[in-house]
Amino acid sequence: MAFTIAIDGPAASGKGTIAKAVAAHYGFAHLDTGLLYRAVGARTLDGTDPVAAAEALTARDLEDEALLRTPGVGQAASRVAEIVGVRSALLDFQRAFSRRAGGAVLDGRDIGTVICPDAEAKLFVTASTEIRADRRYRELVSKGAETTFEEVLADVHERDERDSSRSEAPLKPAGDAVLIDTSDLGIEAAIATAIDAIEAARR
Ligand SMILES: Nc1ncnc2c1ncn2[C@@H]1O[C@H](COP(=O)(O)OP(=O)(O)OP(=O)(O)O)[C@@H](O)[C@H]1O
Ligand SMILES: Nc1ccn([C@@H]2O[C@H](COP(=O)(O)O)[C@@H](O)[C@H]2O)c(=O)n1
Repeated sequence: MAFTIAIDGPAASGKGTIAKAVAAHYGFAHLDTGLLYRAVGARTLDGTDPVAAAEALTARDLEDEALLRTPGVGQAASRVAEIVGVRSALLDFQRAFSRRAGGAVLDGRDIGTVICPDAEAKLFVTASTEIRADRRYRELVSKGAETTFEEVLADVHERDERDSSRSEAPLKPAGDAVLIDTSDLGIEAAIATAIDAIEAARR
């Protein structure tokens, strides 16, 4: 039977880490929906029209994760994500994924509110802006990026502002989502808290 877990939250809150672990725990498929917007954003960097890029998106566009995870592409993703035509071009794929018979975990910004409003379990993962920026800064430096904490903080802050204030599918918790603040939780504790919340929803 299909069981859908929707995980939303701001940039670098740890939702992807939790989503991956939860999917492995239950043997469900996982979709990082941010990667779709990043792939569209990356394609627009050469001047390609965002809606045309979203309509033509294929699995190959998702392959170069090193490029897609850069802050520049993250900003481009957040800009194309404001466009209604981009969001509607990506909607059917995400909904079809969420209905996989074996169960599915999707993480993003509008999964619990727009993509899967009937998801069996909904989580909204957050942490303070400084902690999120610090985690992302350490991640980028560990991959060899040359950046500063201040740059990463500004990037996270700008994306959060744009994602929360757009008129179409803004970042916000679904009314029935369980809020998980990971500011004072390590990765294992955050995953265990998420699984406890999902178990409660399964009962
Ligand atoms: N609870 C935690 N404690 C410490 N570090 C964490 C925690 N959760 C995630 N991290 C680390 O923080 C960074 C961001 O986590 P992750 O990629 O899961 O966030 P995200 O919300 O999916 O980000 P994005 O929206 O940008 O895709 C990663 O380096 C991850 O290993
Ligand atoms: N469901 C979603 C997922 C993502 N976005 C936009 O994409 C940007 C990048 O997402 P990450 O999860 O990889 O950080 C993000 O800043 C959003 O603008 C979205 O709108 N909806």
